[in-house]
Amino acid sequence: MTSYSISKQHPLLRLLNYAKSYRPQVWTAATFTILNTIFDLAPAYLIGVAVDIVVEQENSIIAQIGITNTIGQLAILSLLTLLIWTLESLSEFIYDRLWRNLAQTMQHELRLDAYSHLQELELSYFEECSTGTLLSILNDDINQLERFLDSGAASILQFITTVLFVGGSFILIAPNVAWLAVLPTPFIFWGSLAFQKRLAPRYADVRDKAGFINSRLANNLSGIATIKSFTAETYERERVLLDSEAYRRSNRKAITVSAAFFPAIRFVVVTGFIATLFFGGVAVANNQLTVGTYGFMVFIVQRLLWPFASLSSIMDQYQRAMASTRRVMGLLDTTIAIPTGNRSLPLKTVRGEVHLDNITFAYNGRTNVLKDLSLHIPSGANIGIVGATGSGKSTLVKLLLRFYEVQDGQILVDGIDIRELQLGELRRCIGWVSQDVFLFHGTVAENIAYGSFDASHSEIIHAAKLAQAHEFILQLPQGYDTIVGERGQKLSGGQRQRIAIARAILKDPPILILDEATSAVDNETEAAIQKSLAMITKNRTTIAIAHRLSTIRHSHCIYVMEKGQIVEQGKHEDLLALDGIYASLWRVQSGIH
Ligand SMILES: Nc1ncnc2c1ncn2[C@@H]1O[C@H](COP(=O)(O)OP(=O)(O)OP(=O)(O)O)[C@@H](O)[C@H]1O
Repeated sequence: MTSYSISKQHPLLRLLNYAKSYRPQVWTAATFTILNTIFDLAPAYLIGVAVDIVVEQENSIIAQIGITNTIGQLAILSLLTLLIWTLESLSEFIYDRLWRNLAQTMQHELRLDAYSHLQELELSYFEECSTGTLLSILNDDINQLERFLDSGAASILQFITTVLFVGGSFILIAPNVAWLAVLPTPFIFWGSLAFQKRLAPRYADVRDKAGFINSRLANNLSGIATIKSFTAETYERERVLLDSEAYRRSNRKAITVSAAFFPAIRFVVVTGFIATLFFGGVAVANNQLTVGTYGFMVFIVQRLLWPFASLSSIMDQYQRAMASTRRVMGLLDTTIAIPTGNRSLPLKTVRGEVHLDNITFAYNGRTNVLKDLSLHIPSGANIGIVGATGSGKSTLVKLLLRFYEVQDGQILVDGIDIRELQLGELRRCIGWVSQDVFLFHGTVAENIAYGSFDASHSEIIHAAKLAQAHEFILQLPQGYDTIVGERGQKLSGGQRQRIAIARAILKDPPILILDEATSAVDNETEAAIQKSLAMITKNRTTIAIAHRLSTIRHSHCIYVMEKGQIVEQGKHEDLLALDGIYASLWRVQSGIH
């Protein structure tokens, strides 16, 4: 299930483009990596020169700069060696530190960017994409990229430098034998490209499978109580096993290809080595090559060819990183289907007039949930919405919050189409107590102050008192500092609801939405909450959705919904007099037959 978009541009280009602001660091790190590789290759040349000194003595290469004494030549060579080793260590320190810090910066920024973008996406995106898949992008894929930048980028540069430097030296020093050593490289190149082509889709599949298993695990952990109550442990273990097995199988397919690479390449490498060893030796015997050059060549041919063998792990890391880049960039490329408008709606100026004008809405690809629905809530009015389950009540308020976009008609707040408003400002002026309350892992006080982060402790307590939550909070082990557990699971449903009400009260919004906000509390507590709410909702636009009619009976206007339409509306008494759906519901609930 990959509903994030996949860009057509090569992921490496995307990554480089993304790292644009770090170009100076990238260039410096690359330069020092190349320098370090050259210093690292130097000992082979130095060995060649050493052999040249002891064999050729006053005719050696160093002798040509004026030092004919062998001891003097060796002393110069030793000093040169010391200098090169020092530079090698220094350059290694510099490039290693730069690449690794860059990896940290990039993973930090990418994760933050990806998360920030994700937060901007509409609710339906999250309904399509599983949490596990998104988690695996935010964690695994970004960590994969971090590993690649940590060492992979340097490995690639080291490889290219070695090949160019050693290959170039070969051609310059001994063009007759050089071609023998270089001969296998096109085969190795061709081979690695072929392997790379075969590996890429396999790693993409591995990443997808990792996403599936993450999603299964995340789902099961949050539904653990359901699993236990249905004694579905064996069933779930089986499902995890199947996903895990699919992940293993997918990895196996990638491993088979990647593991075959090394032996295959080694076979080609060894032919180059043997050829240099044999034909180079023949050239020395025929006085066509000096012993020093031969020694250098035999030693260095391995430095030229063996990196081709490590090409497999470099390719491996590269392919994994590119698969991850594709997924992360795909997420970053996902267009925001509900963009913010530009018009400002300062909180202090909001009157709270809400007008739903002929709205029609259907969830993605489904039949209409709301049809030509119109509703006008004057500023400061309290309205109640009732209706059969699934009639579209919650959908209506979610549209007001602009979680989804209406297909037809418009929603106006203070006479302005909400699509024109800045999304943040629209949502800041609405307090929403949803049907399924979500509490964050943290203390009771932190949860009440969620969204009102500057609230003082006394303001938090005041809100809790109005929500009839203060008493029970005081009885918790650490009072307001009690940790509520993930999703507030250490509290009862009714307690969670009261904390959510306190949260909305503390926010003090011009428009308050209570969607079955007191459905889980007992009648007595509800009556107490109603008393507080009567105070809070005074002169504040309030939309209360309830199945329990006593909750909304005192509303200025009650709307009865059926199949996405308003079928009755009026005050409690008017609706009873109408003797329609509301009246019959009221009779059922109050026990009148
Ligand atoms: N995210 C969604 N994606 C697809 N369909 C949805 C989604 N949310 C709700 N629906 C469908 O929309 C219809 C209206 O749902 P809604 O939650 O608005 O009803 P409701 O009147 O609030 O019901 P209840 O009283 O049970 O809370 C239902 O048929 C439901 O299946």
